[in-house]
Amino acid sequence: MAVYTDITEDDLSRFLAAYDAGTLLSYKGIAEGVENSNFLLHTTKGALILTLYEKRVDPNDLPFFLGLMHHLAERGLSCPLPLPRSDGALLGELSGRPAAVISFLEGMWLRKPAAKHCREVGRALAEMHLAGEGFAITRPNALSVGGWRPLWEKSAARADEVEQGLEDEIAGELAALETGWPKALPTGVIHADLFPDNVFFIGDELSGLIDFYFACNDLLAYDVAICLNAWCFEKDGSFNLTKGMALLAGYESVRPLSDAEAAALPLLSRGAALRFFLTRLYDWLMTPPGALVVKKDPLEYLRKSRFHRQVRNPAEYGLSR
Ligand SMILES: Nc1ncnc2c1ncn2[C@@H]1O[C@H](COP(=O)(O)OP(=O)(O)O)[C@@H](O)[C@H]1O
Ligand SMILES: N[C@@H](CCOP(=O)(O)O)C(=O)O
Repeated sequence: MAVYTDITEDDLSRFLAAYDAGTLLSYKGIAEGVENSNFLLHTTKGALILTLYEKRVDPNDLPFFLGLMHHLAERGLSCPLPLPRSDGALLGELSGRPAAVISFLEGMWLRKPAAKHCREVGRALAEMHLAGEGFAITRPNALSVGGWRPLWEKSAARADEVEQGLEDEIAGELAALETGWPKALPTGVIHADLFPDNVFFIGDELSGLIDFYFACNDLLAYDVAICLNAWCFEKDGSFNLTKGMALLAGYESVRPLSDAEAAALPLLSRGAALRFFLTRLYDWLMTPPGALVVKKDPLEYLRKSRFHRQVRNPAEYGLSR
């Protein structure tokens, strides 16, 4: 359930008057999503998405997120375009929250993606990496290697409640990643959360990417590692090599990985698994019962982390060299 803040029809109509968006015909809350409140609007000019940014989003980051969508859409990437208000601003305020209106993207996310879809995702990720070049604003990744220890320290003492021995296991993994994390790989704007629920398809054709609210500047190959984690494992926890091959081939059809990026994939994939394990663990332990935030299973990412720890060679992800 991701409608944390209620809105009234009167407030919404007043808010929309600042846009060239037509007259409001209907609106409804969107149940999916985790971070923000989203509404689907129908106006005399068509469908739109209204997002109210909730507490976990820093308002200072909003010009980065909205400006990035604008930058990427202008360069031909299929993603939502923020609508400007008549005063030119991309951001307004509704029900006491920062709020933006963005274009509606047709398509649906895939509950059971196949290898052919992974290939499309790899290609779109590389296109995003190229389209992000030249974006003027920067945003460091608070959820990269430097951010993991502070996050871990908030949960470490209770980690064994989730699985016996977890406190020691994660302490060791974190220390290993801090020591070995690559520093000299190509950087740029990354999506940082390109999970299946953030990629829309119409039939088998990728129609666009959404949810740029974790986007930041970081290692481009780290974004590839996030996608290997999110797209190429099966429900039983096994890595699907065919999907890995497809995702990497799709990526490299647009932006070939350097030898150093390829060699770093096992470590980057471990890091990506730890990053999602840590945010999920924090939410799992700290979210009070009855809160609206959807808690996702941290153990799914613990299993992925353990898989990556025994990978010795990027060929094990399907990278052909
Ligand atoms: N531009 C868009 N076009 C169509 N649907 C959208 C768009 N943006 C968001 N949605 C819908 O809202 C849901 C939640 O959006 P998302 O940005 O993932 O939220 P959150 O940041 O809270 O996780 C998506 O799964 C999708 O159904
Ligand atoms: N993809 C993250 C959670 C963030 O959810 P989103 O709805 O913003 O994509 C995870 O799976 O842990």
